[in-house]
Amino acid sequence: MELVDHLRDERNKAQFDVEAMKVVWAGSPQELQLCDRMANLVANHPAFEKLKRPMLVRKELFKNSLRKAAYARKLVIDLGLSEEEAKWLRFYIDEPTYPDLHWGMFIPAIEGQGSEEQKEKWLPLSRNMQIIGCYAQTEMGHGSNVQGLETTATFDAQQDHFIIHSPTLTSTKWWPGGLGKVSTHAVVYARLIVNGEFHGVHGWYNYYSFSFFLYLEDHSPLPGITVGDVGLKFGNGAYNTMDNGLLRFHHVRIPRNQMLMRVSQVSREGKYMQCDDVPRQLIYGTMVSVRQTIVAMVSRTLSRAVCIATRYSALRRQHSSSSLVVPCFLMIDYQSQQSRLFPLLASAYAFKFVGEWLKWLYTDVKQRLEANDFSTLPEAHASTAGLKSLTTSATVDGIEECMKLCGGDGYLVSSGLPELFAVSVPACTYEGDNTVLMLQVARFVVKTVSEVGYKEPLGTSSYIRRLNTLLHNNCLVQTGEDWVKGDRIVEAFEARAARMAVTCTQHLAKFQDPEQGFSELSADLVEVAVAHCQLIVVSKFVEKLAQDIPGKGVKEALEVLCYVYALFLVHKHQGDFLVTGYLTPKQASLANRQLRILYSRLRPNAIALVDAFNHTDHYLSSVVGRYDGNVYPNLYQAAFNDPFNDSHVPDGYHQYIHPILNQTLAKL
Ligand SMILES: CCCCCCCCCCCCCCCCCC(=O)SCCNC(=O)CCNC(=O)[C@H](O)C(C)(C)COP(=O)(O)OP(=O)(O)OC[C@H]1O[C@@H](n2cnc3c(N)ncnc32)[C@H](O)[C@@H]1OP(=O)(O)O
Ligand SMILES: Cc1cc2nc3c(=O)[nH]c(=O)nc-3n(C[C@H](O)[C@H](O)[C@H](O)COP(=O)(O)OP(=O)(O)OC[C@H]3O[C@@H](n4cnc5c(N)ncnc54)[C@H](O)[C@@H]3O)c2cc1C
Repeated sequence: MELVDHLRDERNKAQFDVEAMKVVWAGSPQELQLCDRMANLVANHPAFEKLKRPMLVRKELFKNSLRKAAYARKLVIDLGLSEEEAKWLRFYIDEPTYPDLHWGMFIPAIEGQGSEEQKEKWLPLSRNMQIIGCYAQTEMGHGSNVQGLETTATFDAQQDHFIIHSPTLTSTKWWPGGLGKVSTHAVVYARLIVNGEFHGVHGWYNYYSFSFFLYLEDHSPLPGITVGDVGLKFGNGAYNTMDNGLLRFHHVRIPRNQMLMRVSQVSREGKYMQCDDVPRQLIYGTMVSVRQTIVAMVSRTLSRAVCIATRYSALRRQHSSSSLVVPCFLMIDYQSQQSRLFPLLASAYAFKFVGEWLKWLYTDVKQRLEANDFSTLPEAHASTAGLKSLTTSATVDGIEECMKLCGGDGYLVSSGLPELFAVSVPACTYEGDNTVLMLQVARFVVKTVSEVGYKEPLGTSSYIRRLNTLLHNNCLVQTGEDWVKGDRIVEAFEARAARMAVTCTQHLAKFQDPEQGFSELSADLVEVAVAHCQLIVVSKFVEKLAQDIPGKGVKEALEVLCYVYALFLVHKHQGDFLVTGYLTPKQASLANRQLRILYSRLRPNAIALVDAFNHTDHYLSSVVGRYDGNVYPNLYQAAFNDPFNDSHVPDGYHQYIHPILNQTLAKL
C-alpha cells in the first residue's frame, strides 16, 4: 500500500537542505549516524514497545522496565556497543531506570572522588555491571541544604571501621534513583566524625545489600539496613519506572578504605587529612557533571514536544475569523499560535547549541581537575547550575504549552505529551532545585561584580570587564532591521545583565549582614541570574552562526531561529530592558514588530525544522505528531486500543447505573 504523506505540501515549502540541518542538529555527521542507528535499533526491536506503558500498574511497569534494561544490556554485549552507543541506546529506550543513575552518577562519583587505588578496584566492577550503584545524597529533611545532611560516619580506630548511622527520621536517605529495589551499592553522603570531631559531608562507598549475587533467592538487605521505595510518583507511567528509594542505617560497619579518598583521607591511626590543593567543593563534582548532561539532553526533550505540536498545527484546520463555518485556516497560520510555538522551536535549537558549548566547557574543566587545576571550577559550577535551571524550566513550561497548542487532543495520553511532561517535570527539582541553583549563579555574578578592579572576570562573565560601557551606552536600534544583528543583540543582553547585577550588588552592600541581604533580595537575585544565563544562551547561538555552516539555506534558517529566540526574550522581559534604561519603549516595540516579521519568515520552514530533529515515530510515541501526518484515522484507532474500550459494559455498570435507570437506588 502506498504511504500518503499528509505533510508533503508543508515539506515542499522548505527553503533549506533538511539533511544538512540534521547534521547541524546532531552535532556532526558521525553523531547523526550514531543517533540514527541507535534510534532505529530501539524502534525496530519489539522489546522496546512503550505505547502500553501508561496503562500498566506500578509492579508490572517496573518489571517491564527491568526487562527492557536487561535487553539493552544484552544488545550492548552482543553487538559490542561502545559506552557512547550504549548511552544513546538508553536514551532512545526512553524510560528512566536504574542504569541512568549507575552510569550517570555512581560511576562519575567514583571517578571524581575516588583515589587511584579505589578507582582501579571499583570502576571495572561497575563498568561490567557486576555491581549496580546509585547516588544517595538527599535525605528526608535535607535536599537543597547539603551541608545539613545528618547521616553520620564515625571512625572506629580500634576496628579500622566506619560506623554509618541514621540518627533521626529526617536523616533517612530519600529519593535516590535505583536505590529502592535494584542497586547493590551506593555512594552515600554522610557527616564524617573522627575522634569526636565533625569534618563536614563526604562521599562513602558503602555496599548495603547482597543483591548482586543474582543466584541468591534471598534479596534481603544487610543487617542494620532498611531500604525501600519512596512510593508512587506523579504521572502513571512516567518516572514510576524508577525505584527512587529510602534508606536507613543502624550502626552499619564498613571498612575504612570504603571512604572515597580523593578530597580527604582518614589514616589507620585516625588522622584526618584534607588532600593538598584539592578544594572541598570537589565532593559536589558529580552534580556538576550530571547538570551538564541534563543540559546536553534537554533540547531533545523540548524538540520532541515542539515536533509534535508543530506537525499537528500544520495539519489541523480551524475556522477563519470571517467564517465560523468553513474550516480553512491551518492552526499554524494563526499569528497567536505562531507566537506561542515558534519561540519554543527556536529555544530547542538554542538549547542544543548551548548544550554543545557546555559539554566543551565541562570536558575542559574535567581535564584540568584531573591535573589538579581547579581554577575554572567556579565558572563550571555557575554555568552548569544556571543553564540546568534555565533550560529545564523553559522545557517543562514548553511541553505544557505544546499540550495546549494541540487543543483537547494534546491532553490525550496518545499525543505523547502528558507522559513527556510528567517524566520531565522533576528535572526542575532533581539535581538541584531550579531556584536554589539560580541563587548559586547570582552569588557568582555578584561576587564577580564586587571584585571588578582587582580580579579579571573570565569566561561567561567577561562582559563585566566592560561595565562602564554597558552601564552608560544605551541601545542604538532605530529600525526593526537593526534588531537582526548578532552583536547588537548580544550587547543588549549584556547591558541588561550587567545593569541588573550592579543594581542588586549595590542594594546588597546596604545590608550589614550579607547573608540577610542575600535572603531578603533573593527574588531579585534570581532575576539577575536568569538575565546572566539568557545572555549565555543568546551569545552561544550567535557564536554558532559565526561558524562555517554548510548546506543550502541552513545558516539563513538558523539566523531566523536565533533572532526569534532573542527577540522573544526581549519582548517577554521588556520590563527589565526598560527599567534598566537600556531600551526606550519605541525600541522595545520595534523588537516586537520585527519578531512578527521573523515568524512569517520561519513559517514555511517550520515542518522541515522539526523534521531535522530526525525523531523516529517510536521516540515521539505520538499519534498527533506522526511523521506522515496521518492523524485522524490513527487517533480514532488509538481510542479503541485502550483496554477501557474492550467492552461496552464497564465494571460497575450493572451495580451503579442500572439502579439509577431503573430507579431502584434504595436497594443500594
Ligand atoms: C526537562 C527534561 C530534562 C531531561 C534530561 C534527561 C537527562 C538525563 C540525565 C541523567 C539522569 C539523571 C537523573 C537525575 C538524578 C537526580 C539526582 C539527584 O538529584 S542527586 C542530588 C542533587 N542535589 C542537589 O543538587 C542539591 C542542591 N544543593 C547544592 O548543590 C548545595 O547545597 C548548594 C550549592 C545549594 C549550597 O552549597 P553550600 O556548600 O551549602 O553553600 P555555599 O553556597 O556557601 O557554597 C560554598 C561554595 O561552594 C561552591 N559550590 C557549590 N556547589 C558547587 C559545585 N557543584 N561545584 C563547585 N563548587 C560549588 C559555591 O560556589 C561556593 O563557592 P565560594 O563562593 O565559597 O567560592
Ligand atoms: C525524580 C527525582 C529523582 C531524584 N533522584 C535523586 C538521586 O538519585 N539522589 C539523590 O541524592 N537525590 C535525588 N533526588 C532528590 C533531589 O535532588 C532533591 O529533591 C532536590 O535537591 C531538592 O531538594 P528538596 O526536595 O529537599 O527540596 P527543598 O530543598 O525542600 O525545596 C523546596 C522549596 O524550597 C525552596 N528552597 C529550598 N532552599 C532554598 C534556599 N536556600 N533559598 C530559597 N529557596 C529555597 C525551593 O526553591 C523549593 O521551592 C531526586 C528527586 C526527584 C524528584
